[in-house]
Amino acid sequence: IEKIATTGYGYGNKGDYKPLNMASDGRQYALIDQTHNGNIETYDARNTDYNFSLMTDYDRAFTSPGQRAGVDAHYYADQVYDYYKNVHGRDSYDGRGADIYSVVHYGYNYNNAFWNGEAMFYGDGDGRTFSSLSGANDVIAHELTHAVTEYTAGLVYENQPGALNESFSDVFGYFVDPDFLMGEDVYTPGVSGDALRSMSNPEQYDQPSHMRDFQYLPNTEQGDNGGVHINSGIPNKAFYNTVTVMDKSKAEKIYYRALTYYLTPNASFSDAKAALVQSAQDLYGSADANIVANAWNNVGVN
Ligand SMILES: CCCCC[C@H](S)C(=O)N[C@@H](Cc1ccccc1)C(=O)N[C@@H](C)C(=O)O
Ligand SMILES: [Zn+2]
Repeated sequence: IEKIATTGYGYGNKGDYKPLNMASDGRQYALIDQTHNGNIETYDARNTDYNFSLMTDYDRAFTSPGQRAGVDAHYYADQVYDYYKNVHGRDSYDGRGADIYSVVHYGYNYNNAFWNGEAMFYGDGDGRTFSSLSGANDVIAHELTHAVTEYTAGLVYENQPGALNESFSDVFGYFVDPDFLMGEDVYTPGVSGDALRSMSNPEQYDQPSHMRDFQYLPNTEQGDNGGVHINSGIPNKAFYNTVTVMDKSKAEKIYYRALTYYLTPNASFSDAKAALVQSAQDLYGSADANIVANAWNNVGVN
């Protein structure tokens, strides 16, 4: 039976109303958004790490508590798809209309979200460190940007290239959710005003913002693959230094060009500076190239 594109709605993690693109086969409605070249599909892992079933309902109202994580993941995946298509002309993470898959209720009280090369996965959080991680669009933008990076620069997820990989995911998280905090909407639901990371003041959440404080950690899981979530504070601060001086729209074109055109898998922080300076020069000339150069000099990357 073919599925007919239709619309419905649901309540997100905060109980908020969200319109949704979905599909119906006459019996059920499914979180399959067929309004783009590829589909956006949302699955439920039912708190396992292996059993993923399409999120469906017998009507077009996805309003039960267990559907909230899927409503947000589905809605925000569409929002981030639109960001890349409308701002950068990129059709999905591969540039060729790949289907986008999200899986919610992954694991048990899982305090993380990730891209595994095939799909985005969101934990429910334990209710203390995180609430459901699909509840914040900067998380979805962070994870989908890992997919873009995989198909472009291919930055290796360890040491400096890995910290750049993490930073570019935070940077496009900023462009989708324009504030310098990461995860503020889902981090420590019992505490207001805090976040997982700050791009304007990385030290606030124990990240370095200068090369002098780069943390040489072992390239192991326990060492955060050489500190990719710690040392990302340095390129994140360089981004803050850039986007607070030049036009935001210039910065996002410069970062997209560097990621998709110049950066390579083993790029160092110094290579990233060169790629961004060159991208600024290509697109806007030497004044903006100098802004980028100064932004990285300020964090000790010369
Ligand atoms: C498999 C485990 C490692 C995967 C790490 C993923 S890519 C990741 O970086 N997840 C983000 C989630 C996020 C994104 C934006 C805002 C808040 C939270 C992340 O930063 N995870 C932290 C908790 C970490 O893994 O240290
Ligand atoms: Zn990440």
